[in-house]
Amino acid sequence: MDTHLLQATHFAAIKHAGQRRKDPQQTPYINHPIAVAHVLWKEAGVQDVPTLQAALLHDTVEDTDTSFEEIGSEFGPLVRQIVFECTDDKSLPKEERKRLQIVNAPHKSNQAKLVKMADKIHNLRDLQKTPPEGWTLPRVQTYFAWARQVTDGCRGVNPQLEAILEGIYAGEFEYEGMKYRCIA
Ligand SMILES: Nc1nc2c(ncn2[C@@H]2O[C@H](COP(=O)(O)OP(=O)(O)O)[C@@H](OP(=O)(O)OP(=O)(O)O)[C@H]2O)c(=O)[nH]1
Ligand SMILES: [Mn+2]
Repeated sequence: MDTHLLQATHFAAIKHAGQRRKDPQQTPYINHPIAVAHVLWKEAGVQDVPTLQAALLHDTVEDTDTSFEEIGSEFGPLVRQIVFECTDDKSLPKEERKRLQIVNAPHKSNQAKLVKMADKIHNLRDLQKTPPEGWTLPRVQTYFAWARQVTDGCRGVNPQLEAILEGIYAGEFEYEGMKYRCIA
Protein backbone atom coordinates (compact mmCIF):
# COMPACT_ATOMS: atom_id res chain seq x y z
CA MET A 1 0.00 0.00 0.00
CA ASP A 2 1.41 3.36 -1.00
CA THR A 3 0.61 5.85 1.74
CA HIS A 4 1.17 8.78 -0.66
CA LEU A 5 -1.73 7.63 -2.81
CA LEU A 6 -3.97 7.09 0.22
CA GLN A 7 -3.07 10.58 1.45
CA ALA A 8 -4.05 12.15 -1.89
CA THR A 9 -7.27 10.10 -2.08
CA HIS A 10 -8.24 11.20 1.43
CA PHE A 11 -7.42 14.86 0.73
CA ALA A 12 -9.46 14.87 -2.51
CA ALA A 13 -12.39 13.08 -0.84
CA ILE A 14 -12.61 15.76 1.86
CA LYS A 15 -12.25 18.61 -0.65
CA HIS A 16 -14.85 17.23 -3.10
CA ALA A 17 -17.26 16.16 -0.31
CA GLY A 18 -20.83 16.94 -1.27
CA GLN A 19 -19.98 17.66 -4.95
CA ARG A 20 -21.70 15.65 -7.68
CA ARG A 21 -21.02 14.95 -11.33
CA LYS A 22 -23.43 16.36 -13.90
CA ASP A 23 -24.86 12.99 -14.95
CA PRO A 24 -28.53 12.16 -14.23
CA GLN A 25 -27.48 9.76 -11.42
CA GLN A 26 -25.51 12.59 -9.78
CA THR A 27 -22.51 10.38 -9.15
CA PRO A 28 -20.29 11.59 -6.27
CA TYR A 29 -17.60 13.87 -7.78
CA ILE A 30 -14.75 11.95 -6.11
CA ASN A 31 -15.46 9.01 -8.44
CA HIS A 32 -13.99 11.11 -11.28
CA PRO A 33 -10.46 11.80 -9.91
CA ILE A 34 -10.25 8.22 -8.62
CA ALA A 35 -11.22 6.95 -12.08
CA VAL A 36 -8.61 9.19 -13.74
CA ALA A 37 -5.86 7.77 -11.50
CA HIS A 38 -7.22 4.27 -12.13
CA VAL A 39 -7.06 4.71 -15.94
CA LEU A 40 -3.41 5.75 -15.60
CA TRP A 41 -2.45 2.82 -13.39
CA LYS A 42 -4.63 0.03 -14.78
CA GLU A 43 -4.92 0.88 -18.48
CA ALA A 44 -1.74 2.85 -19.15
CA GLY A 45 0.77 1.17 -16.82
CA VAL A 46 1.69 4.44 -15.12
CA GLN A 47 3.49 3.76 -11.83
CA ASP A 48 4.93 7.21 -11.15
CA VAL A 49 3.47 8.12 -7.75
CA PRO A 50 3.50 11.96 -8.17
CA THR A 51 1.57 11.57 -11.46
CA LEU A 52 -1.02 9.33 -9.78
CA GLN A 53 -1.28 11.76 -6.83
CA ALA A 54 -1.76 14.68 -9.24
CA ALA A 55 -4.50 12.69 -11.02
CA LEU A 56 -6.31 12.25 -7.71
CA LEU A 57 -5.90 15.97 -6.92
CA HIS A 58 -6.29 17.46 -10.41
CA ASP A 59 -9.68 19.15 -9.88
CA THR A 60 -9.22 20.27 -6.24
CA VAL A 61 -7.91 23.77 -7.00
CA GLU A 62 -10.20 24.29 -10.01
CA ASP A 63 -13.39 23.11 -8.33
CA THR A 64 -12.94 23.51 -4.52
CA ASP A 65 -11.45 26.04 -2.07
CA THR A 66 -8.02 24.37 -2.28
CA SER A 67 -4.96 26.56 -3.01
CA PHE A 68 -1.74 25.58 -4.80
CA GLU A 69 0.11 26.46 -1.56
CA GLU A 70 -1.92 23.84 0.28
CA ILE A 71 -1.13 21.21 -2.37
CA GLY A 72 2.55 22.15 -2.16
CA SER A 73 2.75 21.90 1.61
CA GLU A 74 0.84 18.59 1.74
CA PHE A 75 2.36 16.88 -1.30
CA GLY A 76 5.50 18.78 -2.30
CA PRO A 77 6.54 20.99 -5.25
CA LEU A 78 6.37 18.34 -7.98
CA VAL A 79 2.75 17.33 -7.32
CA ARG A 80 1.88 21.02 -6.98
CA GLN A 81 3.46 21.71 -10.38
CA ILE A 82 1.55 18.89 -12.14
CA VAL A 83 -1.76 19.98 -10.57
CA PHE A 84 -0.98 23.57 -11.58
CA GLU A 85 -0.47 22.49 -15.20
CA CYS A 86 -3.84 20.69 -15.14
CA THR A 87 -5.79 23.62 -13.65
CA ASP A 88 -7.70 26.13 -15.79
CA ASP A 89 -7.64 29.79 -14.77
CA LYS A 90 -11.26 30.20 -13.73
CA SER A 91 -10.96 34.02 -13.87
CA LEU A 92 -10.87 33.78 -17.69
CA PRO A 93 -14.00 33.45 -19.83
CA LYS A 94 -14.92 29.88 -20.68
CA GLU A 95 -14.15 30.21 -24.42
CA GLU A 96 -10.68 31.51 -23.62
CA ARG A 97 -10.04 28.65 -21.17
CA LYS A 98 -11.06 26.15 -23.83
CA ARG A 99 -8.78 27.81 -26.40
CA LEU A 100 -5.85 27.86 -23.96
CA GLN A 101 -6.20 24.13 -23.24
CA ILE A 102 -5.61 23.46 -26.94
CA VAL A 103 -2.77 25.96 -27.30
CA ASN A 104 -0.95 24.98 -24.08
CA ALA A 105 -1.25 21.18 -24.21
CA PRO A 106 1.91 20.56 -26.32
CA HIS A 107 4.04 22.61 -23.91
CA LYS A 108 3.05 20.77 -20.75
CA SER A 109 5.29 18.33 -18.86
CA ASN A 110 4.97 14.63 -19.66
CA GLN A 111 3.37 14.03 -16.27
CA ALA A 112 0.73 16.71 -16.87
CA LYS A 113 0.06 15.31 -20.37
CA LEU A 114 -0.66 11.90 -18.83
CA VAL A 115 -3.17 13.38 -16.38
CA LYS A 116 -4.80 15.52 -19.10
CA MET A 117 -5.28 12.50 -21.38
CA ALA A 118 -6.72 10.32 -18.62
CA ASP A 119 -9.02 13.19 -17.52
CA LYS A 120 -10.38 13.50 -21.05
CA ILE A 121 -10.72 9.71 -21.38
CA HIS A 122 -12.94 9.54 -18.31
CA ASN A 123 -15.04 12.57 -19.31
CA LEU A 124 -15.44 11.27 -22.88
CA ARG A 125 -16.45 7.80 -21.70
CA ASP A 126 -19.06 9.39 -19.44
CA LEU A 127 -20.23 11.49 -22.37
CA GLN A 128 -20.51 8.40 -24.59
CA LYS A 129 -22.84 6.76 -22.07
CA THR A 130 -24.98 9.70 -20.88
CA PRO A 131 -24.50 13.42 -21.48
CA PRO A 132 -24.65 15.79 -18.49
CA GLU A 133 -28.14 17.11 -17.71
CA GLY A 134 -29.21 19.77 -20.18
CA TRP A 135 -26.49 19.23 -22.80
CA THR A 136 -27.79 19.58 -26.35
CA LEU A 137 -26.58 17.32 -29.17
CA PRO A 138 -24.34 20.08 -30.67
CA ARG A 139 -22.80 20.70 -27.27
CA VAL A 140 -21.84 17.02 -26.95
CA GLN A 141 -20.43 16.97 -30.51
CA THR A 142 -18.47 20.18 -29.89
CA TYR A 143 -16.98 18.66 -26.72
CA PHE A 144 -15.69 15.60 -28.64
CA ALA A 145 -14.10 17.77 -31.34
CA TRP A 146 -12.53 20.12 -28.78
CA ALA A 147 -11.24 17.27 -26.60
CA ARG A 148 -9.54 15.75 -29.62
CA GLN A 149 -7.66 18.98 -30.26
CA VAL A 150 -6.48 19.02 -26.64
CA THR A 151 -5.43 15.36 -26.54
CA ASP A 152 -3.68 15.63 -29.94
CA GLY A 153 -1.38 18.11 -28.19
CA CYS A 154 -0.60 15.53 -25.48
CA ARG A 155 0.68 12.82 -27.85
CA GLY A 156 4.07 11.16 -27.61
CA VAL A 157 4.13 10.19 -23.94
CA ASN A 158 1.95 7.08 -23.62
CA PRO A 159 0.85 4.81 -26.51
CA GLN A 160 -1.86 3.06 -24.44
CA LEU A 161 -3.65 6.33 -23.66
CA GLU A 162 -3.36 7.41 -27.29
CA ALA A 163 -4.89 4.12 -28.43
CA ILE A 164 -7.79 4.47 -26.00
CA LEU A 165 -8.46 8.00 -27.27
CA GLU A 166 -8.30 6.88 -30.92
CA GLY A 167 -10.86 4.20 -30.09
CA ILE A 168 -13.19 6.72 -28.47
CA TYR A 169 -12.99 9.22 -31.34
CA ALA A 170 -13.56 6.46 -33.90
CA GLY A 171 -16.61 5.24 -31.96
CA GLU A 172 -20.13 6.36 -31.24
CA PHE A 173 -22.06 8.01 -28.44
CA GLU A 174 -25.68 7.67 -27.47
CA TYR A 175 -28.04 10.63 -27.28
CA GLU A 176 -31.74 10.23 -26.51
CA GLY A 177 -31.70 6.64 -27.73
CA MET A 178 -29.91 7.39 -31.04
CA LYS A 179 -26.29 6.68 -31.91
CA TYR A 180 -23.95 9.31 -33.38
CA ARG A 181 -20.30 9.26 -34.42
CA CYS A 182 -18.06 10.91 -31.83
CA ILE A 183 -16.16 12.72 -34.56
CA ALA A 184 -18.46 13.53 -37.50
N1 LIG B 1 -18.65 14.17 -19.39
C1 LIG B 1 -19.00 14.59 -18.15
N2 LIG B 1 -18.36 15.67 -17.63
C2 LIG B 1 -18.73 16.07 -16.39
C3 LIG B 1 -19.73 15.39 -15.66
N3 LIG B 1 -19.86 16.01 -14.47
C4 LIG B 1 -18.97 17.00 -14.43
N4 LIG B 1 -18.29 17.06 -15.59
C5 LIG B 1 -17.26 18.04 -15.88
O1 LIG B 1 -17.76 18.96 -16.85
C6 LIG B 1 -16.64 19.56 -17.51
C7 LIG B 1 -16.99 19.69 -18.96
O2 LIG B 1 -18.05 20.58 -19.07
P1 LIG B 1 -17.85 21.98 -19.73
O3 LIG B 1 -19.20 22.59 -19.93
O4 LIG B 1 -16.98 21.85 -20.92
O5 LIG B 1 -17.05 22.81 -18.67
P2 LIG B 1 -17.54 23.62 -17.41
O6 LIG B 1 -17.66 22.61 -16.28
O7 LIG B 1 -16.42 24.59 -17.20
O8 LIG B 1 -18.85 24.26 -17.72
C8 LIG B 1 -15.45 18.65 -17.25
O9 LIG B 1 -14.60 19.39 -16.43
P3 LIG B 1 -13.02 19.22 -16.38
O10 LIG B 1 -12.66 18.00 -15.62
O11 LIG B 1 -12.47 20.51 -15.89
O12 LIG B 1 -12.54 18.92 -17.81
P4 LIG B 1 -12.51 19.79 -19.11
O13 LIG B 1 -13.63 20.79 -19.09
O14 LIG B 1 -11.16 20.42 -19.04
O15 LIG B 1 -12.67 18.72 -20.11
C9 LIG B 1 -16.03 17.47 -16.50
O16 LIG B 1 -15.16 16.97 -15.51
C10 LIG B 1 -20.39 14.26 -16.25
O17 LIG B 1 -21.27 13.65 -15.69
N5 LIG B 1 -19.98 13.92 -17.50
MN1 LIG C 1 -11.26 16.44 -14.41
